[in-house]
Amino acid sequence: MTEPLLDITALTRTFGGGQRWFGVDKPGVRAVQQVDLQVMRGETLGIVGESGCGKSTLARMLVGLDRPTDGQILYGGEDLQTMVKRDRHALSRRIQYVFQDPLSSLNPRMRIRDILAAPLRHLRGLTGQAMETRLAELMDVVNLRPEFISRYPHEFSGGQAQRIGIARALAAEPEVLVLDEPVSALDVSVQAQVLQLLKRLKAEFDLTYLFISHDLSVVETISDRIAVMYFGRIIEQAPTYTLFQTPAHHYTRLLIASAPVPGGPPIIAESGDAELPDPLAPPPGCAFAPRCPRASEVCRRQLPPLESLPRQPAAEAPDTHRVACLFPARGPLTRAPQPSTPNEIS
Ligand SMILES: Nc1ncnc2c1ncn2[C@@H]1O[C@H](COP(=O)(O)OP(=O)(O)OP(=O)(O)O)[C@@H](O)[C@H]1O
Repeated sequence: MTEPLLDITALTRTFGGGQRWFGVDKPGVRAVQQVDLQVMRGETLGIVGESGCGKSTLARMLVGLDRPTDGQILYGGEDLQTMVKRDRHALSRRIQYVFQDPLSSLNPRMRIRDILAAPLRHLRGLTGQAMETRLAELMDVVNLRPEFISRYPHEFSGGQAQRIGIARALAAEPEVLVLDEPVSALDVSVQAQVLQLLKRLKAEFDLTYLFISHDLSVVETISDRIAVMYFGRIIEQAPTYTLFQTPAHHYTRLLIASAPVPGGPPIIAESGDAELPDPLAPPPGCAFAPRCPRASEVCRRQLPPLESLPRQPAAEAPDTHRVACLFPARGPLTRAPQPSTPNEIS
């Protein structure tokens, strides 16, 4: 088996907590809990889940913008926190972050030339003609006209601004792009263009993508494998085709049944109890149990580990289908033409 480029073990991030309130420990928000994940070189791993499930917190830790409370991220076998401390620029040359909101992620007072020149200068040491050549290449590679380089961000549409954000990330010549909801702020037709561009760039520059979105249909379009997050944990992961054909977690089945239309509405789970558990007081068992049509008493008490499905022969392979459910569903799911009701979950 080839070594993973990113190897994430028991990654946990808790916000706040630690202090004592009236003699008792103040609880923290458990944004990411015990996440194990491997990202293989050259793949696109999609991470999907509804708002607040911890996707951005996970993404920020992967690019060194946030520190784990516990657990480890190995990048090419090296501890990412050690890399951050030793040389943040070295890490930035390898992993880049693409933000959700393209316009607000670009400095409104800087021309595009300066926005792109900053990483070329600081991360690649370019000046003079080499800088000019690279600036022109970057504009070309994301299909922006050369004269746009003198404009300010507010002079661009959302799709154009996101292409600038992608060009800025590519300026560092990274191996990995962590794309945090990169098309969520865009119209559906523009989303398709940006997704096409990302696919082309990945092939052209041999990139590895971590693609984060709440929109299952977008993640399906671009990912080789998908990890589904719920309440800070990975609850299922599988190759894209397998996940859509035979989703095993009842939450994943609900997501797929509720989001049948590519580019359709965002994922809104529609089971009886639509509330996520209180992040300050997570339940001892499966966090989805209160919403799950198949939950039994044991699910509310016992936390299900993320385990390979028995039918997988090579349990340790990265493309193994894994699920965190004591009573996983079996068999294919028929995708409904309309958003589902709880009764349609099989
Ligand atoms: N800096 C912070 N301080 C306190 N709590 C935080 C902080 N950042 C995130 N959280 C909490 O951690 C949990 C996960 O947030 P996160 O932004 O990672 O989720 P998400 O899946 O990316 O959601 P969204 O798509 O809405 O951004 C939420 O309960 C959130 O309120």
